[in-house]
Amino acid sequence: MSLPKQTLALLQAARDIIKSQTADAILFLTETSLDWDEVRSHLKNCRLIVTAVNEETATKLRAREDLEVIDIDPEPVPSTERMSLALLKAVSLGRIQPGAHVVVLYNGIATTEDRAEHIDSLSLIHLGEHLERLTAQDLRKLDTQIPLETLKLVIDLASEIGREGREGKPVGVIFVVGDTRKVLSLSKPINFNPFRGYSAEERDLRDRRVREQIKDIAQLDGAIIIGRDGVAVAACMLLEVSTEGIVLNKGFGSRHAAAAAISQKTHAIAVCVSQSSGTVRLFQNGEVVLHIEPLSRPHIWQPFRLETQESEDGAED
Ligand SMILES: Nc1ncnc2c1ncn2[C@@H]1O[C@H](COP(=O)(O)OP(=O)(O)OP(=O)(O)O)[C@@H](O)[C@H]1O
Repeated sequence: MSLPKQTLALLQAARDIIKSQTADAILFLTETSLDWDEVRSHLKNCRLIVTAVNEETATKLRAREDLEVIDIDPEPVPSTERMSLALLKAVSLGRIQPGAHVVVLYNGIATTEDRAEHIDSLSLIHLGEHLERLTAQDLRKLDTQIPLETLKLVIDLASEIGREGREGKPVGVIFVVGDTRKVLSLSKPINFNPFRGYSAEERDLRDRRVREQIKDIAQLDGAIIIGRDGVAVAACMLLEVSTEGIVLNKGFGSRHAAAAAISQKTHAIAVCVSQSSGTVRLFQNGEVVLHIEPLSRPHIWQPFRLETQESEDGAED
């Protein structure tokens, strides 16, 4: 018997949770080499997803057919963040559903890279709630005058656009939120403004019907400008900002560069939906501050493979 006593106790608890049908899968975040035959013998018939940032461990794990391995970037982040990254990656790969319940086994005490510790914690994650909370937490960290409610509305709308597209086609768009006067002074219309002539109430993103209309407008060329109060101001706007000095990873084109640049030249936050991947990125001060994957985009495997290839080349953020 090579597994530590506490690991055995946690495996048993995980198995009981799965048996009671409270969870769909078990996710291991581990850096120590576990005896996987023994782990498996305690968790017969359970779906085991494993993630490891250490390449040597990951290679060994991949050799086993009874484990699903999720690769995450080898960044030294706290275990709770690593858990979120792994869950997001598993969802974006279509391995688990956004509404799934997952038992996560991990080491909850921060360890140094050279001293990996055994699993000591178990969390039961209700993914839907967890993903919601993640975005809200990240947004609260942003130092901005734009109300959280407005940002949340725009991000939810952007995520829906990234996920659903329109009439079967993927849609990309930039929302520029806040500092409207300055943003308008740095843009020019490339078409009629579809919001012109409508009252503030009829352009308010809090209204679901307005959000649905914006999904149509998002198909038109140019950026959509939203006030800090959540009222749409203009669409079909060309952002005329120099992208000089903007450093973006390879693979980003003019849309992302314009979003980064407007967020650098103004106090606005730019929310950019990528047409090719459906990914939503928030730019502030010229940099990506939040990254949201299109969690249940139909046929997600197709764009994701492209992104993976890019990231293997060091192209993605
Ligand atoms: N300065 C700008 N202002 C507003 N919209 C812009 C601007 N530059 C590009 N766009 C939009 O981006 C589109 C081109 O996107 P491009 O493929 O070059 O960018 P990208 O960053 O790779 O984004 P995606 O992932 O969506 O393809 C244009 O058709 C236009 O709608």
